[in-house]
Formats: sequence, C-alpha cells, structure tokens
Amino acid sequence: MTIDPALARALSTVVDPEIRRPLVELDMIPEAVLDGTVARIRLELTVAACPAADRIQADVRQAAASVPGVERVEVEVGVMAPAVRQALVERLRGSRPAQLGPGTLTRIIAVASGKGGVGKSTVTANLAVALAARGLSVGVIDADVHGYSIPALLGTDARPTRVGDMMMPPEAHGVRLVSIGMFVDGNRSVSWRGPMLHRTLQQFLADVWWGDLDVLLIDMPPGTGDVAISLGQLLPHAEVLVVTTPQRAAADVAERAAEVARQTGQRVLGVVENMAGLAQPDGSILELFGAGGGDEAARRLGVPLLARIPLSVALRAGGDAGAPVVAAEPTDPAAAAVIALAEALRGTRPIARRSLPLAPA
Ligand SMILES: Nc1ncnc2c1ncn2[C@@H]1O[C@H](COP(=O)(O)OP(=O)(O)OP(=O)(O)O)[C@@H](O)[C@H]1O
Repeated sequence: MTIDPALARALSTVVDPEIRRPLVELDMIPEAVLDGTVARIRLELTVAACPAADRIQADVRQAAASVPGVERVEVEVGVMAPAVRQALVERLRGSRPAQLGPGTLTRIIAVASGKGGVGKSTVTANLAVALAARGLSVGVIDADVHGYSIPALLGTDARPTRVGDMMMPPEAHGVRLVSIGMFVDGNRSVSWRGPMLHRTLQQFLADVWWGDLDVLLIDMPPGTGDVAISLGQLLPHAEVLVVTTPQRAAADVAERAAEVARQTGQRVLGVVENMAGLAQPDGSILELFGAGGGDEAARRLGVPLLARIPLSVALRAGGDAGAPVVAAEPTDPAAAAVIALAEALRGTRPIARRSLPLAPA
C-alpha cells in the first residue's frame, strides 16, 4: 500500500456515502501516488454494483485535484478482494454492539399504536425527517409487517446494498431506512409467523450498518402482537411513543399497547394524538374523530401528551407523494406539530453522537 502524504491528507476528506467513513480508513484506496503532476489512484469499491460508485469516484478526483501541483488525476477503479472485504465487514461488525446494545448512545424510539390507521407510520416518517433536518443522524426500521409504508412515505423504492453479509441501508430525505417491504416481492402482504419476524428484526438490528445514529425510530405494527414482544426482548432499553386518535375507544387500545411495552421494561415517553380537530375557514374546528383521546391515554398512562397533530390534507398528500410535509410545507399546522415534537424529543435527553472506533484489523 503506497499513499503519498499530500494525497492522503486530501483524500481523508472523502467519505463513503453509505458507510460514512473516510475511504482511506476503509482500505478502499490501496494506492495513491504522485508521478510528476499526475496523481494516480487505485480505488477499490466494496462491491462491484456499488450504487454510489460514480459519486465516490468524482469525490476522489476532486480531492486529488485540490493538491497543489496536481494537474491530472487518473483513477483506476476495481473491487475489493473478498478477504479485504471480509476484514472490513468484521471491523464494522466489531463496532456495532456499542451502537444498539444496552450501553448505546443511540436513542431508540418505537412508535406504537393500539390499532391500525391512526397515522403511526405517517408520524414516524415525518418525525424522522424533522429530526434529520435538525442535524441528527436518524435511522428508521419499518417493522410494520402488514402495512409497511415507510419507503413510500419517504418516496423511495431503493433497496439496501449488500457488502459481504452486511446491508447498507438506503437514505431518503436524510434518513436511513430498512423495511420489511424491501424483502418481499411486489406488493404482497407478509404472512410470517413469530420466529421469522423475530429473526428479521434481529437482522435489521445486527446486519444493517447504521453508522453513528443519534436516533433510531421503529415503526411498529399496530397492536400487541409478536413484533412488540420480540422488540421488547431485543431492545428492552428502547423508549416508546404511543400514537392515538382523539377517539376515546382508540385511547383504550393505545393504553394496552403501552402496557405491553412496559412489561418488557421499555419506558413510555408519551402520547401523540393524531388526526385532531381541523380548523375550518370560518374559524371553527371540525372534530372528525372527537376530542380528548390523547389526553385520556396520557392521563391513564401517567405520561405527557407530547403532540397534538391536526387532520391535514397537506400531511396526507405529502405521504401519498413521498414528499414528507415537514420538509415540503413546514408551515402547515400538522407539519408544525411534528416539528415541535421533534424539538421536544431532542430536549428530553441530550443526544450525543459517538464516533465508533474502526481500528485496523
Ligand atoms: N393528521 C392526518 N391528517 C390527515 N390524514 C392523515 C393524518 N395522519 C395520517 N393520515 C392518513 O391516514 C392514513 C393512515 O395513516 P398511516 O398509514 O400512517 O397509519 P398507520 O397507523 O401507520 O396504519 P397501519 O399501522 O395500519 O399501517 C393515511 O392515508 C395517511 O395519509
């Protein structure tokens, strides 16, 4: 491995967009030499079909060209030898337990609801984008087996890139995501049973390279089924946000979902009331789903009502279009409520990002 010191300094700023580490640290640049005014660089991609290949190569060229005296940059692109890739995967794996295990600095928040259709996925997607827009590093696991909608809500159909036996999650609106929907063909519903779901969740936590996450949001299936129990076992240190509508009956079932989380040791952070009253042009409020469900659930659970998100055409349309309203139309009252929730969550616990050590193998 020969690397010219001036080129090494310049190339140290080039980061793999999926792994988010400098290429030199990942052994992706085994050679970078100066031959008069020509910089000759060997770039080794982790996998042949790397979707970020063009971007990486362009960044390498730009960095090398910035070195004084360099007039031409020649980049030879290849693919890592299997042994080098395996060593990299091992190093990434080695730094992973610190990321999501009990001592983690990543805040893990499961978004749960008692019943379906209350807007849990819409809230999760928008909250993730709002947190990312505030400078946090955010990941989302879509664990909603029957209603996996996070990729569509974030406007992406990209799939994870496989590097060895690890998966690099795609990113949309600044949020890294994996979804059960990325692993089934077409628009089929998933009829997996408990053990299969448990293994899939385990894989999402263990085999996905999340990098340094500040927050990991998990979109749970509605109710108190297998996924809730598995997640409780896998992540007893997760916190839970309960989404409900203003309907009193919805508050009852929401309370049950929260109790299941508590039985596994998870902490219920608070309640989010979604689909609250819609302001009418004449100033009156249309309470399509009644009122008071959020307050009632929060009171019974002894936790705060963290947000009241009104019914909103813009929120619904943004979801349908894959353009989250918090980014597309942040002044919409529903968007403003989600943004305020993001701010409130940021305030409830300091979020410190720790750089995971990537010691040479
Ligand atoms: N505040 C809101 N105003 C208007 N429409 C909303 C609001 N919140 C969610 N919706 C719409 O309600 C429908 C259900 O939302 P969503 O899919 O997010 O619910 P869910 O609780 O995740 O459902 P499930 O868990 O059954 O998949 C969607 O069409 C969504 O656009």
